Amino acid sequence: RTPPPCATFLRWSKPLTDGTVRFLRSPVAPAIGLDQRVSRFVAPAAAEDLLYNAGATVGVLGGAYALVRSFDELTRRNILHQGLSRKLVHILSGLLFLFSWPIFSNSPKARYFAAFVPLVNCLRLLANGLSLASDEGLIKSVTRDGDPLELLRGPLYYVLILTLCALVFWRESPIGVVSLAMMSGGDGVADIIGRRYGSMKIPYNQNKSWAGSISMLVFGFFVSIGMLYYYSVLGYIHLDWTSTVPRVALISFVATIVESLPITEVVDDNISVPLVTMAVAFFTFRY
Ligand SMILES: C/C(=C\COP(=O)(O)O)CCC[C@H](C)CCC[C@H](C)CCCC(C)C
Ligand SMILES: Nc1ccn([C@@H]2O[C@H](COP(=O)(O)OP(=O)(O)O)[C@@H](O)[C@H]2O)c(=O)n1
Repeated sequence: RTPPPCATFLRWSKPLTDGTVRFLRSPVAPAIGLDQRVSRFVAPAAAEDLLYNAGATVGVLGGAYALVRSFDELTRRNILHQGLSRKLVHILSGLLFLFSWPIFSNSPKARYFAAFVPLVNCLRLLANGLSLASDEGLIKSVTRDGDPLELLRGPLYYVLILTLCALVFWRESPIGVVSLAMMSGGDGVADIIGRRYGSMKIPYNQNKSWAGSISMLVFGFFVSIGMLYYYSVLGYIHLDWTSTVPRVALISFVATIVESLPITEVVDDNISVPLVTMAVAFFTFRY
């Protein structure tokens, strides 16, 4: 009645990939001694992986909801100005989402569970932006002046980019990591610093300032390096730092230039900054 040793190992090893599960259920497995008793344990391992990732999704969804509610409360109590609150949500949402990716399992399907979080928030933004729902906390903490329609622009593009990076790049590529670091960390800080200290405007764009752009460049660079180091230490990304640092510097510089351009009326920063970062990162990292 005791499972064969390999089944025990299989049951408790890292969640099995679909390929492993298919192989163990194929006619080949019994032929090499992996008898049907193993399949009884293989199924739970796959089911465990599903349950594990579903739990991680619920946890990150809860974190997203708590983040927005917390800043809504801080705004309601006049502890934070609405504009600053929104920008802090902008900065923290993307960085904490990036930070949460290693929570999910090593299964090839894990990225879909992670992408489900920004997707749910995309639906939340659509429902509230189209006035099909009315989450005052969400509207107050994510818009500039409480207009629900604003949810359908910057915030919606933002969560769509989060979804795209999770699905397309995930943990194994520096492209998604740097793109989200520049969109959330870099662009978010540019607004905060620029509004407060941006008296010296950029010659070709009177709505943007040297202080805002320089802060985006510096903060975006260091957040990108920090996030790449986080993923490198966890073993997801292997980088040669002597070439990575100048590459990230170039990517940050180009993203900052694009963010400073007077094109906000044509394309939102939450689209232009990450897409340009993805393109430059693709060519510089040759992924
Ligand atoms: C305020 C936001 C964007 C506005 O951009 P801009 O117009 O100022 O340029 C961000 C909107 C965030 C969204 C409502 C919530 C996203 C949560 C995220 C998908 C998951 C976070 C998980 C983590 C564990 C908190
Ligand atoms: N490079 C930058 C970016 C923003 N800012 C300041 O931040 C405000 C909002 O910037 P933005 O239009 O990029 O705001 P979002 O679209 O990121 O919400 C600008 O009107 C400027 O006052 C800046 O001074 N320099």
